[in-house]
Amino acid sequence: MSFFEKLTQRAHDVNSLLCVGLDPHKAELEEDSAEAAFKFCQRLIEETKDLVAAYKPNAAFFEAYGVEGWAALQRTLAAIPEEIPIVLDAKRGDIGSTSEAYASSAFQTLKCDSVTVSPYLGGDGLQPFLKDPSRGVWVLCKTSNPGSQDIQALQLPSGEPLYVHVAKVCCLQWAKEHSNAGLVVGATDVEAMRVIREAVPEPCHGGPSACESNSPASQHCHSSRKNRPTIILEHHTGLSKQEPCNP
Ligand SMILES: O=C(O)c1cc(=O)[nH]c(=O)n1[C@@H]1O[C@H](COP(=O)(O)O)[C@@H](O)[C@H]1O
Repeated sequence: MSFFEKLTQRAHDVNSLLCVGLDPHKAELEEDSAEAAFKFCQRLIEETKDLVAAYKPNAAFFEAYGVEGWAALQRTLAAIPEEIPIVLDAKRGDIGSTSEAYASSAFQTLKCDSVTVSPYLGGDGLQPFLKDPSRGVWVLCKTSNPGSQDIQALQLPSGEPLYVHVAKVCCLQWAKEHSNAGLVVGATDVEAMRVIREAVPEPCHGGPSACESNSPASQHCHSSRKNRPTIILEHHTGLSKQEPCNP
C-alpha cells in the first residue's frame, strides 16, 4: 500500500482529517533532554492516537539533542501505531547524490512513510525521494511564515508567482510517474491555496495535498481534490498544551 493509499484509508477508518505535529520544543519539556522530548511525544501520541489521520514528527527538535535525540526520534516513531501514516518533517532536498542519502535516512533507516522536501534544487534533487512509489513526498510550495513572500511569491515573467510554478512543475512533471507528491501550502494564505488549486486542478498524488499554517487557531489544513480527503493539520502547540483527559 502506498503512503497516500495508507493516508486515505486511515482518514476513512477514523473519520478524521487531523495530522498531529510532534515538535518537542524545549520550552514545553519537563527538562531539557532527549528523554523528555521522547516522553513529550509519547504522551501526545497516547492522548491522540485514536483520533488522528497522521503524525508529523519534526526532525529538528530531535537532532538538536545529538545522538540521543536521534535515538529519541526513533523511539517516537516506534511508538506510533503501525496503521497511522507518518510525515517526517525534515525539509530535505539537495543535489541528487546527497538527496539519495537523505531519502535513505528517511525511508530506509527511519522507515517513515513520507517526508517534507524543498523544491529549490530542482527535479533531479527530488527524484531520489520520488522514485519509490510507496513513499509520499511533500514539496514546500507556499509556506506559512511571513518570509514566504521573499522568494516563493516572486512574480515570474509569465505573471504567475514562483510558488504556482513550483506546484505545476512538481505535479505535472517531477511526480508525474508515480503521483506520489503533495504540496505544502500555508493555510495563512487562502489566496495562494485558491490559485494553486486552480493551477493544478488534477491531483498530483494519490491522496491529499498539504497545507500548513501558524494560524492562531493552531490549525493546518490540507487541500483536497475531487473525492480525496482534506487533511486538517493541528499544530503541536495547540494540542500539547491541553490538559490530559480524565477517563
Ligand atoms: O512543513 C511544515 O510542516 C510546515 C510548513 C509551513 O508552511 N509552516 C509550518 O509551520 N510548518 C511546520 O509546522 C510546525 C509548526 O509548529 P508550531 O507553529 O510551533 O506549532 C513546525 O514543525 C513547522 O516546521
